[in-house]
Amino acid sequence: MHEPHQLKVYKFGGASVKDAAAIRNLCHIAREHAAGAPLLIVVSAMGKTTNALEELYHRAHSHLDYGPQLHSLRAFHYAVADELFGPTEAAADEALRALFQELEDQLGALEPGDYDRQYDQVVSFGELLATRIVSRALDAQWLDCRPLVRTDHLWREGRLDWATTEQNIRSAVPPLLPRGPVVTQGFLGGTGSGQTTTLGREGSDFTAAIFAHCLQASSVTIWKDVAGLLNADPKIFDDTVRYPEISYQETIEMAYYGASVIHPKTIKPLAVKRIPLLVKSFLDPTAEGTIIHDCRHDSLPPAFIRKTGQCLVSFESKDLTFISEENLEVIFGALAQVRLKIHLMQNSAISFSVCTDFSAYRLDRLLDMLYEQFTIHYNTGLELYTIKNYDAASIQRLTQGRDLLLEQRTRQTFQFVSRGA
Ligand SMILES: Nc1ncnc2c1ncn2[C@@H]1O[C@H](COP(=O)(O)OP(=O)(O)O)[C@@H](O)[C@H]1O
Ligand SMILES: N[C@@H](CC(=O)OP(=O)(O)O)C(=O)O
Repeated sequence: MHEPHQLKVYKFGGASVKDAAAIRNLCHIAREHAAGAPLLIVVSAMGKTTNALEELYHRAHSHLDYGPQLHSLRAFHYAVADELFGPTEAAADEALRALFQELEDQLGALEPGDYDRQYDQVVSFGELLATRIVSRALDAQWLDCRPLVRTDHLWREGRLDWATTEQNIRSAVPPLLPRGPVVTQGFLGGTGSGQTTTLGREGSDFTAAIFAHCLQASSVTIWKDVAGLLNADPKIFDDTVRYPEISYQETIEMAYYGASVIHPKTIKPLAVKRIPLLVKSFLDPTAEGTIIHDCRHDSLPPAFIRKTGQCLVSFESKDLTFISEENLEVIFGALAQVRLKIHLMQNSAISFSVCTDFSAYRLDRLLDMLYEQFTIHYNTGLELYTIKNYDAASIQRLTQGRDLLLEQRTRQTFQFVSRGA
């Protein structure tokens, strides 16, 4: 039997399984690059399937016609299966057929309200479908992660029960590994009563870290469409540079501030077990990429991060009383209750401002809870920029010509909120 510490965990996200050619490339990488080590592969939904499922769910829940959306989701998955296995084999694929039947049944049986719980039951099909197709293409074992990755009932953002998850994974996975690669779903979990949960959008990186942590893997590789971890998103910024190596600490901060290449929860489970995280390009798998591990840096080039869709909310006391700890307790309590996360905050004598993601629904609930106690103003359509390891030139480069609504700096980090371009 293989020693568990030789285990490699690979994570393939939406872009790396977006069509049949991408899945063939995944199979090639799994065969060539794992070098015979036991391999656990975590797979996300194909391409933009999660967005499509969100729309489908929203329509079904709102009693709108969702037939065309369901049809195109089915057609897309079957077209990929046709191309990989041939039309006859794809049409006869029991697992795919059963999943689409189950999805159709779920959509037909939606109940009013209970939005977040039912969201998880529907949106989770993206990963279930993708892993069925990938495991078949790779002739690998398909593993349902939901009975293993135990969460609470916080729908759409399930919180992990680490002790139970570790116990489950450690008993279920090692016996499978000697038989060949195992393919499982990212992003999904399950409650003790067997209901499906999701771990938060883009949470598949976190799933890879959960399995690696529980099994003391030798490394995790997340295969992306970029050359590694760069100092900025190349889709937004010019002249990006790749970090050949970077510490867990630097990476966790970049992810926290919004570098969408890695889900922020991914780093801690790996850091505590000193498991290196490799970010590599599925387009150029032999290229070096980035290794994230325990290391020190004398200096790093500034990293630029942009978060769009932000909203700045300011609370003012109505009677000129100072913003006190008691007031803050009320504001924080309400933000937590409506599940708005603070990305930046600042206070003055009688006013307190927070920058959060914009959600009309959550903001309305927040206003309802607090309008009697505070005068509340808000701006939407904003962007939050962060420069880590900034210098004067990088601040100049980013702030020039922008209308700054709020700015803040610490020794290492410069942040500002500005109106969207
Ligand atoms: N600092 C960064 N370094 C590299 N890529 C980044 C960075 N910040 C954002 N990105 C973006 O992350 C994308 C890859 O992440 P993502 O689309 O979530 O992959 P997947 O869906 O395969 O998990 C890249 O195409 C790039 O546009
Ligand atoms: N499919 C989920 C989970 C995920 O992590 O996806 P990706 O690895 O493609 O970012 C989402 O889109 O949110």
